[in-house]
Amino acid sequence: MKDSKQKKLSKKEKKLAKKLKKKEKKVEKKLRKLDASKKAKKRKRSSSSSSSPSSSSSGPPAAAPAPARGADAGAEARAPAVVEPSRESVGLRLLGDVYAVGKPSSELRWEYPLRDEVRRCFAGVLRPRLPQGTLRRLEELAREGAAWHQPKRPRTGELLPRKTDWMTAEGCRCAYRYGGVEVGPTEFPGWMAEVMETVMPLCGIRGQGRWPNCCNLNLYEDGGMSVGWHADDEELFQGKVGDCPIISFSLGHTRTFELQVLGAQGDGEQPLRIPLHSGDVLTMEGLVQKHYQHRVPREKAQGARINFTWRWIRQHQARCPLGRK
Ligand SMILES: O=C(O)CCC(=O)C(=O)O
Ligand SMILES: [Fe+2]
Repeated sequence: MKDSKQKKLSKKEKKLAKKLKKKEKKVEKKLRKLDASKKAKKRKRSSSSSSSPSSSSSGPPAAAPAPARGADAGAEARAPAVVEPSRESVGLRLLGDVYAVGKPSSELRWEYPLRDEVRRCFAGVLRPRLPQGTLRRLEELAREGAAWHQPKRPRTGELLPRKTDWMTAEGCRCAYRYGGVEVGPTEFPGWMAEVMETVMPLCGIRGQGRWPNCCNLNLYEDGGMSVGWHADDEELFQGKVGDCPIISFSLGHTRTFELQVLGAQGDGEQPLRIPLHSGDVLTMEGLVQKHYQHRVPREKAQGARINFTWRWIRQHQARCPLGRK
């Protein structure tokens, strides 16, 4: 008798909790909308009362040491405010948070120089200070082991200003097509596992079954080599329609990685600048490929830099055996 009463009560409680959660979500959504429109109005007012661009303090915190302008600051005033469903509502967990679970706070710390909750766009950086010997070994493996080549733009015959290789996990034959260039796949070589074993646990990704299934490699032989503004928004990764985690790892000479919100070009808005040193890990998470662009510009750098950009292929091409399954 007592048992069945309790059961009834807990059923009721569950129902009530569900209702409350639903209401909470509705209120949260309304608040986010209100906040976005308030911000937009405020910026409109401040930009019309002052001729110099405001150095807004409401943007995301800067990545040390370069000061970063808020990537979401100002953008709402220019473009209609974009409000994506919240991180909580879609269940997006940041890799830096997953990594930190169960770790003492004295451990390595992920920083998130881009936290654009409104657009659900995040960029994280971890500087794990790997031993010099490890860095040298991984750099040598990639330098010697990748099939570096410099693709040409088919329309102009112009060489891309970097060397590259495109690797996919066993069984995948997807090519990487961007800007009219097509790079055929090389299967992950044995040494790739060594690099991933070093980097993936730092992103909270344990077990090979969870590893990314492709990697774009870039070799910038000196500061004259670069990659221009772009988003990794190819169909393969489905980054325009859903959360798309991308993990990048740098080896060799320090270069600057820049991020800016789409539509910010040409209006004097400074991009977010993140220096990437040898051994640094950078992530782009959520909808960054939908709302932002990134680049590694030319700069006065002497030495070479190698970059690994890991992603998950979500939609295999028809030519790929995994796409026909
Ligand atoms: O070199 C980098 O850090 C960026 C590379 C990149 O954006 C890409 O491969 O899509
Ligand atoms: Fe990219």
